[in-house]
Amino acid sequence: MGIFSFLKRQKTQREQEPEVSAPLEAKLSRTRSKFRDNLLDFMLGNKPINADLLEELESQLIMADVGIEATARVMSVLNRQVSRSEVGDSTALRQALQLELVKLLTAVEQPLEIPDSDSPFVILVVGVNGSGKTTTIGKLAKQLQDGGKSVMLAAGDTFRAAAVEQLQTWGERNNVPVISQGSGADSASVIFDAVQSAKARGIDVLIADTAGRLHTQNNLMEELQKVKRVIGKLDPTAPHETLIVLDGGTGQNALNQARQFHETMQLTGMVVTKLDGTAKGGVIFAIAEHLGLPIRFIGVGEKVEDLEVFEAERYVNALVSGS
Ligand SMILES: Nc1nc2c(ncn2[C@@H]2O[C@H](COP(=O)(O)OP(=O)(O)OP(=O)(O)O)[C@@H](O)[C@H]2O)c(=O)[nH]1
Repeated sequence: MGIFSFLKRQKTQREQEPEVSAPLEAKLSRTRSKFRDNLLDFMLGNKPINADLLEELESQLIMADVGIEATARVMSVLNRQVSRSEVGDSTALRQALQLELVKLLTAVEQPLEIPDSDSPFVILVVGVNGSGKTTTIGKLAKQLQDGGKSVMLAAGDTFRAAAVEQLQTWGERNNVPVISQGSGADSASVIFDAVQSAKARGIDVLIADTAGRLHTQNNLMEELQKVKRVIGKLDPTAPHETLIVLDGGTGQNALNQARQFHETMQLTGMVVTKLDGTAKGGVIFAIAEHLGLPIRFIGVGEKVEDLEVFEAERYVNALVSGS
């Protein structure tokens, strides 16, 4: 069983216990209310479907940050179903909508698989400052450790002294080794050291933090490319995952950031954080439509367990289902 299938199972078991943290519906309450109050309530009560209703649905999807293209894709399917009389009233339309939203996200639902191997699985974590990178690294490391993997961290955000300290403090508290050379060091050199050390110590997973800001955007992209090249010298198959952390609360900006990083770094996965504190969780649909990159996890709070393996159906249900 893959590590994240294991984590999913652990989570299901936790959910059956009474004192568990709030369900996803509650954590996504802001986005949920945007979807439900604005988007779905007008469809309640078996209203007949007419052009006005479809138009209203379309503009509500856009207002819920689903994005123009993803909205267009969903609406074209719904319009077709209505014109073929496959969907007859607003209740059926609501169900059809839910199904289309799930389809959109299922395309990017692909949990991170970490194979058993002799050499460390290297996860390079990128993203702008404040997106939740360090917090996500901490949560991920702890979950992996709880799942039986040995983990090491590389403090590659050498541009910001506080980032190195934050990672070190976290590592000490959680018994996870952190490789660092202090602030101002060469990020690629720190991460190179860390990969060597992880290999030597037989570590299963190395998670490398990187800078989210340098003097210029070009500098940042050049540094990140250098980091990638240097890792490849020690293991041509590494990094095995280049993961971008995006702050879901920044809506459309998150999408633009992902595009920029993807161009230079050929991302292999995404984490969308802070979906608990925002009404813009609909942006996940736009991200899925535009980038087509796997969403590995979502961040829905500050606790370790608030990093969840992304599941399309669960996410959509949390936004639209129930009374
Ligand atoms: N509510 C909520 N807060 C989060 C989540 N993820 C991160 N945060 C908070 O967001 C803030 C920024 O997170 P960091 O992990 O420090 O962000 P970073 O990208 O590493 O940014 P720097 O540390 O500035 O490089 C912190 O206060 C975190 O606790 C989340 O999923 N939900």
